[in-house]
Amino acid sequence: MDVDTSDDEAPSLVQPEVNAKSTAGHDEEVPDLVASSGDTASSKVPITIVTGYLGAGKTTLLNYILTEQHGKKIAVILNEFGDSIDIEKQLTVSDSNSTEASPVPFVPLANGCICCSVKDVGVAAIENLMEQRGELFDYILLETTGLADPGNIAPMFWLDDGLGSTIYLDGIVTLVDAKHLLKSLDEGYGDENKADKHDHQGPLLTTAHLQISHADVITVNKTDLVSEAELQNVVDRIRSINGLARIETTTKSKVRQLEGIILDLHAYDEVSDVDLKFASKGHSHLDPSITTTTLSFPALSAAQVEKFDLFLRTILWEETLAHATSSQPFEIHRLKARIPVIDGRMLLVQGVRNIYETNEVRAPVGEEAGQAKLVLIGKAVDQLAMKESLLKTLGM
Ligand SMILES: Nc1nc2c(ncn2[C@@H]2O[C@H](COP(=O)(O)OP(=O)(O)OP(=O)(O)O)[C@@H](O)[C@H]2O)c(=O)[nH]1
Repeated sequence: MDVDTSDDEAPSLVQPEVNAKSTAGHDEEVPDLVASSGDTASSKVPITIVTGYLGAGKTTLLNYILTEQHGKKIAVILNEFGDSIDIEKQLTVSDSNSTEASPVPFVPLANGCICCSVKDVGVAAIENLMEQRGELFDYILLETTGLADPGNIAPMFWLDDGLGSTIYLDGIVTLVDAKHLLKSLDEGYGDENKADKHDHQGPLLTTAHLQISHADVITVNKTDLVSEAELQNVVDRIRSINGLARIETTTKSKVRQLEGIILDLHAYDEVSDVDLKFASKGHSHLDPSITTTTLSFPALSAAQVEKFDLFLRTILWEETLAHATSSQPFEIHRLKARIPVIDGRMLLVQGVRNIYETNEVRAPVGEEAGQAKLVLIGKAVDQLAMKESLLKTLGM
């Protein structure tokens, strides 16, 4: 990750707090699983990334959020191309403590995409914003360009170093256009869709795939433009790609509620049993490129905990399967797990691409260890081969 904070003064308003170890890449030390409470520092400012294909309704959603009463003072970062910046500068926020609408602290990031060329500029802008923080804001919304890949952006805010000590990633909200989504997913690298290219994508993956596979909430917008049957097809396709995300349907990006639906999701510091159970209900191949795969297995012994970590390192860093009789190339975009250990611990694992974080909590007293669940969202994940590799690595 290329977040470099070495030349900047450390923001003085917040206390860094390390809850867990984030790990990435091949060259770093083998991580220990770290004991922690898993709670998020209250002094950190949450950031919600709003992503979605061109014209899906991101700005409409931002305007909706900023005009609703939510008791928050929200700073907006816009990562837009071209002249739309001037229009979007007009955004204002109504602070529920005041009858006057006040200007939103605003950081434009023009002429590039935060996930690619302007990454360092983006980080610097956000650091500046944090230095001005004071009483100005207590929440950040980052609207990305329609072509951004959230898998590249999320780690900037999620890791425990640099920005991660002042900000925490609350969640990724992806808007999709109900009318055009299926076409966008099926276009791949078609000639008429040249703008949809990102150097770091593999074949057959569109930006729409990446924005859905990394999302915590997917808002299917523009429902007024489709029939109920068409809407259901869109929802089913999204669900088959990302079985972890919550799906909302909206017109004019008007969500039924902000709290817990768009804002304050805590998607990266909580791993809810309910969400994992939901993801395990379906494993379909409605989408040829990306699927959600859930593996269930017995609670681990203390000795198997390190082996489980080895399994994660192998699939995320080496992108291979140890001990599997058949293995095709695969890539994992998002990972969540709840792993009971028979000594009473519970491991909560979060992953985005090759970065993952393990928090350890105590299971509630008297609760049985139960089954472990690992949910993987990615390309060409072979459920049987993955499970074979996992069980053999664990010695089960
Ligand atoms: N019919 C219909 N139009 C909508 C809806 N939501 C937004 N729009 C319109 O769609 C257009 C694009 O909406 P924006 O909010 O600007 O979309 P965006 O994702 O920010 O677009 P980019 O910044 O270009 O990526 C605008 O003209 C909106 O008024 C909806 O639910 N139904």
